[in-house]
Amino acid sequence: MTGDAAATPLLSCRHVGKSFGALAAVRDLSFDVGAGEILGIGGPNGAGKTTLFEVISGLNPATKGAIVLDGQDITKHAPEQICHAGVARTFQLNAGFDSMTARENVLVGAYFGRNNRAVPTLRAGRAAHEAADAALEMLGIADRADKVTGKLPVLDRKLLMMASAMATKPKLLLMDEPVGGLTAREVDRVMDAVRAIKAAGVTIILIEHVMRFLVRLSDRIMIMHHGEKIFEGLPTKLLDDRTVVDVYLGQGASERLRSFMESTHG
Ligand SMILES: Nc1ncnc2c1ncn2[C@@H]1O[C@H](COP(=O)(O)OP(=O)(O)OP(=O)(O)O)[C@@H](O)[C@H]1O
Repeated sequence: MTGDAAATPLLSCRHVGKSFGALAAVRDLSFDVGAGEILGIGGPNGAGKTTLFEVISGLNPATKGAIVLDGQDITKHAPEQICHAGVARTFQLNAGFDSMTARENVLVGAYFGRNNRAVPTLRAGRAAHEAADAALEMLGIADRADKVTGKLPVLDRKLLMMASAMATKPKLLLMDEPVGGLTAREVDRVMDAVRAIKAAGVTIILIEHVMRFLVRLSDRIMIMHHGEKIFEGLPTKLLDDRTVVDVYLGQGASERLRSFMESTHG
């Protein structure tokens, strides 16, 4: 899907705000994400992007507004309820259990990500094992499944985080700076992974500073600044927006991005 969010959006945020004491990290933010869409979010450091993910995923609930997923108001739900409702997330820094194998990490997502579980009876059944194996396969790391997570290279750890999220079988995947610190070739590898996730029918919101990644993958882009939306629209319109160029991209980055867009969009 390109252009506007679908008539009935998968995710709808209305007047969402999040304050930490006197600091309004997210202010009166409204936007929709259509099923199957990739919404890219950019903006300067401290703009409130990660806080928005904290709020949607319930780790740090909104102080204002409403968040509706597939018709269900999840604004005040606990993180595990939101995960069970179909929202999964990856983090800026590697999250995972270092001493466990890659497969065991993904199995945690498959086991706990769908339903409430009683920890004392922890025993992953066949469905969880199948979901874990399918996620490892989808992210192209099945051959590293028995490696200890803490010893995996940075790219594999990022793919593993994505596999753990996918093992929860989400409707919506939130990805926070998935290519930070990667080489250009590794960025291409993650792009392929994101395309595979989209092709599987998962809706995606991704935060990223690497503009090539953001512009290539996103159906629509939202730029935040001081907790507010300063742009929402097609990637090709980004450079026409004076405020975006002035407060976020700067002249040099804009020119580089323009020549990159001209070479990829005709
Ligand atoms: N738990 C918290 N307590 C207090 N202030 C916080 C908390 N989390 C974030 N903030 C503040 O909220 C603002 C937005 O931070 P946030 O991490 O959401 O920005 P960001 O756009 O994700 O930045 P970056 O691109 O650097 O990751 C910042 O001023 C930050 O210091």
